[in-house]
Amino acid sequence: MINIQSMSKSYGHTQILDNVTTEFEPGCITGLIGPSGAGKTTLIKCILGMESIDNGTITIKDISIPNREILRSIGYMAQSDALFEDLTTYENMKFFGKLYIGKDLNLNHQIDKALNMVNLSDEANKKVKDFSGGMKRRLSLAISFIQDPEILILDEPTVGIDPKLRKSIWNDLFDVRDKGKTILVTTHVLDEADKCDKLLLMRDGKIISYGSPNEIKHKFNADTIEDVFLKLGDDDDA
Ligand SMILES: Nc1ncnc2c1ncn2[C@@H]1O[C@H](COP(=O)(O)OP(=O)(O)OP(=O)(O)O)[C@@H](O)[C@H]1O
Repeated sequence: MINIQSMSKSYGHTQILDNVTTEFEPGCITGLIGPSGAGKTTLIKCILGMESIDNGTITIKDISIPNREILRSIGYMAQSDALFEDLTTYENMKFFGKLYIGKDLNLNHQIDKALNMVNLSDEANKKVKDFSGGMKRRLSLAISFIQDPEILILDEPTVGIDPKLRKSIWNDLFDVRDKGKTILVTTHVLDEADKCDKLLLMRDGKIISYGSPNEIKHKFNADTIEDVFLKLGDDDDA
């Protein structure tokens, strides 16, 4: 679904991504994990075509990125919320829905479905400026679901979300995955990393390891992903 070959990216003279080659498959939740500054968000922005790349290729469904049509098949939740504070939940959803939803889907039905998923249906008429941080994250997540996209890219989606809702969001992600969607998620919550089907470990702009959580733990001789993460800080490449 998403294919990256020998891709590099610099900001000025600083190399941020170094010869990244990887693939993301449908029906799979891939977790991007690695220390702060490893290049996870930059990789996501390159996949979305928000940042240009210096070398290599990125294709989605065999189409080179950037491509405007392909963007419609991606639901994206950024690390910081980009919401209209003076509008209500419903009005925000309607604005983004009109941008992303094709004629084949019913806007109100999609809004109801997405708000229900993040437990915000009762807050549909509340203005975003009166929201807590967690509520804003949930609304951003609902917006990423709105057009029922083939690909979901979520940058730290559960920051500020309480454990009960976090569990329910992960169950929703499993459902979406089981419908054959491709999901990419960055997280620093390491028990969430264990819920992913595959993990892509990054450090200093390079891919250090790729595999299921158990394969990665085995490779690093670690009992938990947290141990893997700590070892990432001081081990040589595994
Ligand atoms: N627009 C930019 N201009 C210059 N440097 C940037 C820019 N965006 C990111 N960087 C640098 O690129 C590096 C990777 O940043 P990135 O946000 O991709 O890391 P990350 O792995 O997502 O980190 P975190 O886990 O903290 O979100 C960092 O050193 C950061 O300072």
